Amino acid sequence: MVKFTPESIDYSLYLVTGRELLPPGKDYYESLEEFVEVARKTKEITDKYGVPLFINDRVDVCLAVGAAGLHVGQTDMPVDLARSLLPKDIIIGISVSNTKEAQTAVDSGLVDYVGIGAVWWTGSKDLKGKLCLGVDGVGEVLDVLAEGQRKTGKEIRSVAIGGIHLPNLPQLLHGSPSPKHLKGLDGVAVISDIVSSTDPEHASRKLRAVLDSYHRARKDQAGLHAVFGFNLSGTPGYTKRSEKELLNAAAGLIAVVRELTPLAHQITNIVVANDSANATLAMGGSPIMASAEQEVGDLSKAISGLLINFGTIKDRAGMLVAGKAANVNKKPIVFDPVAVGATAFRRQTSKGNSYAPKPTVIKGNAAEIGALAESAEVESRGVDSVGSGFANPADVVKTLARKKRCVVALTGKEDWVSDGDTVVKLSNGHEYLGVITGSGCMTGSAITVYTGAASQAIKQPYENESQIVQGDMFAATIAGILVINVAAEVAAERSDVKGPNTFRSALIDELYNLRADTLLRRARLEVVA
Ligand SMILES: Cc1ncc(COP(=O)(O)OP(=O)(O)O)c(N)n1
Ligand SMILES: Cc1nc(C(=O)O)sc1CCOP(=O)(O)O
Repeated sequence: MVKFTPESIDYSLYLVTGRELLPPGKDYYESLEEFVEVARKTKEITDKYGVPLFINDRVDVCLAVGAAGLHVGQTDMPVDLARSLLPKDIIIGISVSNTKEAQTAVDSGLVDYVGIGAVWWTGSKDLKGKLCLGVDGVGEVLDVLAEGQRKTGKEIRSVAIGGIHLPNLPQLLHGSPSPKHLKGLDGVAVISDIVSSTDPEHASRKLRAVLDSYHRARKDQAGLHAVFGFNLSGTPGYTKRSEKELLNAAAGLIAVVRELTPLAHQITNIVVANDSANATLAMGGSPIMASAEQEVGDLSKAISGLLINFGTIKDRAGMLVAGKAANVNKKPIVFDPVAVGATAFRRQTSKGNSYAPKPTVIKGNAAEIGALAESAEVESRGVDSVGSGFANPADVVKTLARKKRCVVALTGKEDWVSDGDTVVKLSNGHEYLGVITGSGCMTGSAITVYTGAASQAIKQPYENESQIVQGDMFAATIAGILVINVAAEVAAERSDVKGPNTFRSALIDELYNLRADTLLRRARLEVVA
């Protein structure tokens, strides 16, 4: 019999049995009604394969079968009592669904691991109206554990649970590392993805492959590169780039876009759809503006990138289906959270307790970025931001990029872009951009075209199966902003431009004419952090 210690347990794939979820034709010792009998039989099998067995809730059963550990919930036997009844070497885990419960687990000093959930909605457990944590919520719990370890020296391991399936596993693994300490999950616990499968071995192997590649990447590539799940610098590992290097990488993508004609799927608003589609074509991309939930999933394999623009937010179901499919198919997602702070509906949709898509880039004005960053520093009026903006925009974008584990672009008179480490300030553009409707939305389209092209340009297979997307997403975001702003400057200088309306037409022309050397000559890019 294998002897397990808290340190020796491999938590990466934790199966929680669920007899009621077995598909037709499969049984789990249905003739054995007693929990202890089921546990005994299970223990014979887990021993054979060197897998630790944990018993849920029942200290007596745990003792009777000599299980490796006990798992308790918040309303089950208190951990101190369970600990006093069990031998010293029994591993104890507890379910936590918020930071307060995680803090209590840390403070007890008696817990070896926590089950963090529910991450997303699940049909396997009655969540009793409780809100799901989402990937951000898991990250907050992980920071409590990391802080506890920093203070006490005791490591509490962690597995997430609830609604976890193969397609959303990469987004959970890469989306949840804690914002402050970058602590990642040790593993995931699943019921239905394995138990309800007609081929549980195949289902387990698929999960295992993603988990193994994620853990390998975290071990091999320190820092944000492995945490975000996409290549920040365009090279393996993470290296900070100079202004010149970033600018060259961004300008180099102009030719890539023209060569690849990336298919930019845009679920955007009725106000700007026509201009965004024309701007996309002028840049060298190909627009598709489908939004019906019945068809957007089918498009996903063919597209280069996806834009989700909250604008008039009629197509919430389409956004969720398209976003989910883009994550599964590893396509970059640009999220433009138009007026996200303005209504509860928009705020809630952006949080998405039940499986919100993980964006690759978030692009917004000061009010929108402020709402996502939960900052009260900037006010909004409808879709616009009012006031003088953030006192320290560089810090805001960097912090939000780390929190959301994606590139963040704050657009305005000056634009600020961060990948969670480097922060770039861009100072191109023209005041006419502020007096035509949809220039910000067009920037979202441009970022979609450029991230799509950057991702499509990578021909080699994924370095690892858990990666969210390939390609240089930071440079592509910078490129998308620069092409709009530099084309706007060139357009505004034309003698035939007399005001907003002639500017709007000239902008499309100059997007069409824009060349890399113009961008390199005119771009005002400063690395500020
Ligand atoms: C890792 C892990 N999480 C949860 C459970 C059991 O869950 P359940 O008994 O349904 O819920 P709680 O009472 O713990 O909230 C488990 N066995 N392992
Ligand atoms: C057993 C359990 N505990 C949860 C918690 O939130 O503590 S969620 C859950 C069910 C997990 O099943 P599935 O993998 O099928 O979603």
